[in-house]
Amino acid sequence: MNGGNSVFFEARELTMRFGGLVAVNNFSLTLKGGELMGLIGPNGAGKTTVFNMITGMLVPTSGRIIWQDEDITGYPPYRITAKGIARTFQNIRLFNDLTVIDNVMVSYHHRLRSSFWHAILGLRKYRAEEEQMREEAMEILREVGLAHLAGEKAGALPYGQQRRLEIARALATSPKLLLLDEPAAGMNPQETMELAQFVRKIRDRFNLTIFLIEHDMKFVMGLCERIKVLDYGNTIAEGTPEEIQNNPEVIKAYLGEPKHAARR
Ligand SMILES: Nc1ncnc2c1ncn2[C@@H]1O[C@H](COP(=O)(O)OP(=O)(O)OP(=O)(O)O)[C@@H](O)[C@H]1O
Repeated sequence: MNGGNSVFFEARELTMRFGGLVAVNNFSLTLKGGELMGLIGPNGAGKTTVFNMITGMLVPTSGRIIWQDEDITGYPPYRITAKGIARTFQNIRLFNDLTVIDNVMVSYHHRLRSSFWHAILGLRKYRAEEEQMREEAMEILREVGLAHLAGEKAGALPYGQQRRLEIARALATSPKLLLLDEPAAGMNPQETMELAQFVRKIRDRFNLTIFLIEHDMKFVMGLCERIKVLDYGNTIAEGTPEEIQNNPEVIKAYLGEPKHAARR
């Protein structure tokens, strides 16, 4: 997929300070095309801050982010989305009063070539573009198993399906790298198991590289090929699920010390 020495994704020594707090310290990560990578760590370890830096919501205090051989550090979020990096959020962010399909179509608005006036006047060109987008949105909904709910209000969907819809919206931006922030949060064991299958399926179907944050250890260990562990902003381990589960530093961070236990 990646020829020669080209960089698919690389975070080089990212540090994020908030005043006196070092939320993330020297975070480095290399991703290969098609990989499924996990990021874990106790509450407040800096996981979401890593996502916020990668997606341009925060500009790192130091360090670089390289995406397909381009230095994208400091790019605004919309530019990073346009480059092919999409994300979902820890808290679901849907337009509850819009239909399922309209929630997906919102992701396409930046692609509309027709002008505002075309839209107002309902000109044919605009209608044709909109029709095409609707068809594409429907295709994505079919892929994620929500096509039969296209006309329902997003807010009326059960929780697990709202999470799927969030992922569908991210897919509508045609990403190559998808970041999922706690996709299994709030799900029951059955939904979580289905989500793991679903994440694998979309990775293959859309040729994605996936980087995800998750607290559900069973989910992460069963799904991810490699895992990185943060604690107080520092990377304490990286490896396969088996290596991580047997790593003494990780066991200490999660279970060992009372100061950590209090943070969970
Ligand atoms: N915008 C901000 N301003 C100041 N401090 C922040 C900001 N964002 C995060 N922090 C702090 O940085 C640290 C890391 O937070 P972050 O949300 O990245 O952790 P996390 O690992 O995602 O935690 P959780 O698992 O609870 O979501 C925390 O101490 C948090 O309070």
